[in-house]
Amino acid sequence: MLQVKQAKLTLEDGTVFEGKSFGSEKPVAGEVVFYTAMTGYPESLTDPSYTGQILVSTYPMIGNYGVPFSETDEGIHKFFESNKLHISGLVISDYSFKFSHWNAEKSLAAWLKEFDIPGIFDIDTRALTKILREKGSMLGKIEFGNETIDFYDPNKENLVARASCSQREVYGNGEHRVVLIDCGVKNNIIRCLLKRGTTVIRVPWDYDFSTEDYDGVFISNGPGDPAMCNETVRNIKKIMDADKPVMGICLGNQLLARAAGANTYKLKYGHRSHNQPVLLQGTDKCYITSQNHGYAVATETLPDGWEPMFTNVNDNTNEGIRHKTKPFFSTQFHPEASSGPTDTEFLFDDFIQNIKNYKKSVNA
Ligand SMILES: NC(=O)CC[C@H](N)C(=O)O
Repeated sequence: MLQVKQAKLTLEDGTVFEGKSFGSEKPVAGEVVFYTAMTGYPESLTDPSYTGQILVSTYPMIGNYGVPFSETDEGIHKFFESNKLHISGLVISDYSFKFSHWNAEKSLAAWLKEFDIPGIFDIDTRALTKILREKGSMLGKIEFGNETIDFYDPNKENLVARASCSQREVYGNGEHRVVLIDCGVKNNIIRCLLKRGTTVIRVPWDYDFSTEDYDGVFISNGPGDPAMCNETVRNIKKIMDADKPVMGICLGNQLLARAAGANTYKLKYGHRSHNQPVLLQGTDKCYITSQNHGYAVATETLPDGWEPMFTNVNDNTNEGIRHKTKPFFSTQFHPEASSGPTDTEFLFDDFIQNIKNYKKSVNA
């Protein structure tokens, strides 16, 4: 019989869940959030936007398809969204000690241990999620034995500075030069840009890119409160007088909105799943999207010249914005998905088309 150590999850409101450990036995504290996707834990765990968060999976069986081997293409991991695990801890119901998949190299437990991340299973994740839905995301901690630690609020820190790259790096050799502001970018954004004939100039979150030679700007996803990224907002503002195309995703949507002069706010428990319906403004087209965010743009604060582009059909929150005359747009959801539905990947084509139009206009 396999021996597993006891572990416990304590929420800020005093609720305690007793479970069993399957990862590292390091106590951690962070913000407890839940996600309802049925697949995609290798992608989610490596998504830098989860920095500082203890992730609860509502899908009960986790670990059954293991963890992919590490293979790169053009310097980018093929199966992961970044080079490491970003979550602070993982909370699940059933852990599959047996795993099987064509590209599985190791178990989820071994992977968590490798990156010193705790995992706790045998938790009633339905009961836990109900608490988080009713009271909102809250702080929590995972502890082992008698050792105790304090609660910690990651949203009071600039997590983007932790998740961003430390220096400028160039990928690909395509005809369209795109500055990618890396606030904790997911690899599939880079993959989606590279397969559309771009040279991607990836720069740190606070890098002044106004002197770069570029045709368009891409603002990535990233962790934490968008109000913490004033340097990025300042740099985006600087280039908004020009007509070079801009696209943003998730944190990128929030930062573009803040650069435009709008506000952002914290949602009660956020959207983290693969089945979020969004309506394209001015149409009756609804797309099913992949999402991972805890903050949103306050639509009513969008200044003149801007309009909402997408709206969440479940709760009417903002899911994207666009400028009425300039080629600037962004989405709160993830058109690059990975994992999740790829229905909105066409938005990358729209961005490239905006770049082509811009180039034609300056060469005319
Ligand atoms: N995936 C993201 O870019 C998340 C953006 C932001 N950190 C939020 O939670 O809302």
